Amino acid sequence: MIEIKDLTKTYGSFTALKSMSMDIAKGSVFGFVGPNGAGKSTTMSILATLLAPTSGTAKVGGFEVTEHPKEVRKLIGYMPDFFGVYDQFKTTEYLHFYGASYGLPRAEREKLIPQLLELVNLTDKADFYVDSLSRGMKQRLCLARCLVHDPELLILDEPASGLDPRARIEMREILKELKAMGKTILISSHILPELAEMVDEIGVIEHGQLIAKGKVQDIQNRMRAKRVLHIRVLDREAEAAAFLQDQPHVSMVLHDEQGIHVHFGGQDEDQSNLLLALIGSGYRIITYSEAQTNLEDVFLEITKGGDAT
Ligand SMILES: Nc1ncnc2c1ncn2[C@@H]1O[C@H](COP(=O)(O)OP(=O)(O)OP(=O)(O)O)[C@@H](O)[C@H]1O
Repeated sequence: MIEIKDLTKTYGSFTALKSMSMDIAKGSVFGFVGPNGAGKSTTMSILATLLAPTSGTAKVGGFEVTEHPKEVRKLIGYMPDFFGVYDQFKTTEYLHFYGASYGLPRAEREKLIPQLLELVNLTDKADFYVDSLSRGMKQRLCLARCLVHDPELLILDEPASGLDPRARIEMREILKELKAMGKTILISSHILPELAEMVDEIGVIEHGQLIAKGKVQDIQNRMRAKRVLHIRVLDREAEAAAFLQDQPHVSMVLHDEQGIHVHFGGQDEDQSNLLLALIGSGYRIITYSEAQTNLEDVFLEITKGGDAT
């Protein structure tokens, strides 16, 4: 659905995207993550045909964005990270306005708009002024607006930003429904654990370059090559920590009031052998567990460079 090849974007002397390449399969939900200023919005604006790349190509549904912008626009629904909602409109009028802009006949809009409002849980706000809606509601209305022309691809730039936890969950549920409807979704976010539940793949961007891409599980597994073990023993804790330091695959041992934390580079079998070695040496184990890595850890580990702004 999306093919990006050697995409570069410069703003004056500043290079926001550096020869970035990335493909996204049709029907997949792709999470685009990276620190502030990494280049997510720039990439999304180029895909949405709103910004011209400096060099390289970006294709949506096989259409190159600069050569066939009209075809691309039919295929995409774009939700920018910052949007206005024409406050003087009522919710229904607002969607009529956008539907009409896409050339949908009134009869079709009359049928479609109640369905869209239901999808984004705004049926009871159909006759309210947009101005009176909460931020979360406005964000859902903006999502409904992206859907009026039934696009195949949704490009959503931080759709959950600024929402409270409940509104975020609502947004996530709607995105799940859209995924079930077969839409391809490119979504950027800083709220990584929430993305993990719904995305098929993630791409991590930093300083305008894609530095990791793959299935959430694969990237997490890659991280697990550097697992941290949490061990508590009944007694002789300092002695156990010294013992662990000399064991295979152990790179670092930290010892604090919560117990012993072992940075471990081995695989499952090695981890099991380490436990056997401890027990074999008479240490009485209370806890032997692997600290969970989640998307947040993955993100922090991969983007060690920090804020790109
Ligand atoms: N119009 C512009 N003129 C000059 N620099 C720009 C312009 N737009 C973006 N940039 C710069 O390009 C870089 C990438 O910005 P972009 O908005 O794509 O990042 P982002 O990953 O979406 O960040 P955020 O998470 O903060 O939205 C930033 O350093 C930004 O300051």
